[in-house]
Parts: sequence; structure tokens; C-alpha cells
Amino acid sequence: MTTSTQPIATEATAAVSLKDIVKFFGRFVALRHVSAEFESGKLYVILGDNGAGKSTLLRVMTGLLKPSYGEVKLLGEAPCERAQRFGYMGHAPLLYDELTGVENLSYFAGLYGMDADEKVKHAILTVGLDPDLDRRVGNYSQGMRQRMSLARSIIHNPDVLFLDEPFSNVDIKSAQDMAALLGTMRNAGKTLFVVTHQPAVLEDVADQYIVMNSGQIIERRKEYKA
Ligand SMILES: Nc1ncnc2c1ncn2[C@@H]1O[C@H](COP(=O)(O)OP(=O)(O)OP(=O)(O)O)[C@@H](O)[C@H]1O
Repeated sequence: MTTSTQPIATEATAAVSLKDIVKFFGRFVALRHVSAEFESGKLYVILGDNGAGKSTLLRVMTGLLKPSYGEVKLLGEAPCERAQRFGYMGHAPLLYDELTGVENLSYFAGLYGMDADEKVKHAILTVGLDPDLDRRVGNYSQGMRQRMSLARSIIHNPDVLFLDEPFSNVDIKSAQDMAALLGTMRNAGKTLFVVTHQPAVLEDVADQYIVMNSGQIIERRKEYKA
């Protein structure tokens, strides 16, 4: 019998666990003693006014930003140990303007050490774009760019997905299509965290609304309207 020192993530393992997280930027406190557990297989919508700490929380959850104090676990481990299992879509699309969609995604697939072709096509079709479109991303509309950025973040089929304002500058129809896709991913067992100022778009698919104010989670509720 072989033994392993690797902890095994069970279904009971929280997707994300935050223990007393504090984040300073200089002397400014962006996150104030945030403790929370988020179970797997849910779609969480993170709400709050400008500057409430939503993006900071998301980036701390991914390990892109180190907390000043406290502990983050992603699927039971430090986020850096789980890089292959989460995807992140931030404000910057992280796409090369001079490359086509397929070329962009093939590049990122290569970074994950993946055999690209089929997965790239699948990711592009999944977000409702045409893999055969021979157009540089620099000439995409903002909505297409957001979709391609989403495709980039799911190219490695992550279990946990963090999306920061995925619907910004996207027309309502495209936003609704993206929301439906996120719902499908949740139904397939993925965990999603979505920061947005447009919670109505996610009304049909959200499991929980996480409300932030002044660097704290002040409420977790099922409905986005009070
Ligand atoms: N790198 C940084 N350096 C200094 N201050 C920062 C930095 N990043 C964020 N902040 C500050 O931390 C606070 C929280 O920022 P954050 O971007 O997390 O808010 P947010 O809720 O996502 O806001 P918005 O809805 O406007 O995107 C803000 O006051 C912001 O100015």
C-alpha cells in the first residue's frame, strides 16, 4: 500500500476558506478581519460600493495578492498549490491584440502544458465565439474581448473560477448569454465567484450574494434585493 502526505480534497473541503484576513495598502486597510467559508459547487456574487474591497478580496482568494495577515485556503491548500485548478478573469483581458483568438488561447494552453487544439476550440465555442474567425483580438468588439477573456480563464477546465466585472461594457444580450454559461458551469459542479455591479444579470443563476462594505463582508444572502 502506498501512502501520501498530500491532503486529499474531499467534497466536504471548502472551495475557499478565509481566516481573519487583513490587507493593508500602505496604511490603508482594504480588508478588515474577513473570515468566511465558501462551499463548492455554488455561484457567489460579490457586491458592494466602489472601494468596498471586492477586487482585493478576489485577488487575495487567488493568491495573486498576499494578505497582510490571515490565511487563505483554496480547495484546502495555499492558492499557489492550486494554480491548475482555478481560473481568474481580472479587469485586464490578458490577451494579445496582435494575435487571433485561437492563437491567444493556444499560447495560454501551452503555459498550462496542455495539448491545445481541441481544448482551444472547445473553450471558444463555449463562450459563443467562432474559432474559425480570422481576426486579431485588437479588432474585436468589447463584448467579444470579454468573452475571449472568459475563454482564456476556463481553457484548463478549472474547478473554481474568479471573475472580476465580467460584464463590464458588454451589451445586455451578451451579458445574459455569459450569465447562462456561468450557470451551466455551476450546474456541472464548478464554484464561481463573480464581482459585479450588475447583479440582476445573475439573478437566475446566483446561489448567494456576498455584500461588502469598507473591507468587510457585512451580509450573505440569497436575494440580491433587500
Ligand atoms: N494596489 C493598491 N494600492 C493602494 N490602494 C489600493 C490598491 N488596490 C486597491 N486599493 C484601495 O483599496 C480599496 C478597495 O479596492 P478594491 O479595488 O478592492 O475595491 P472594489 O470594491 O473592487 O471597488 P470597485 O467597485 O470600484 O472596483 C480602495 O480604496 C482602493 O483604492
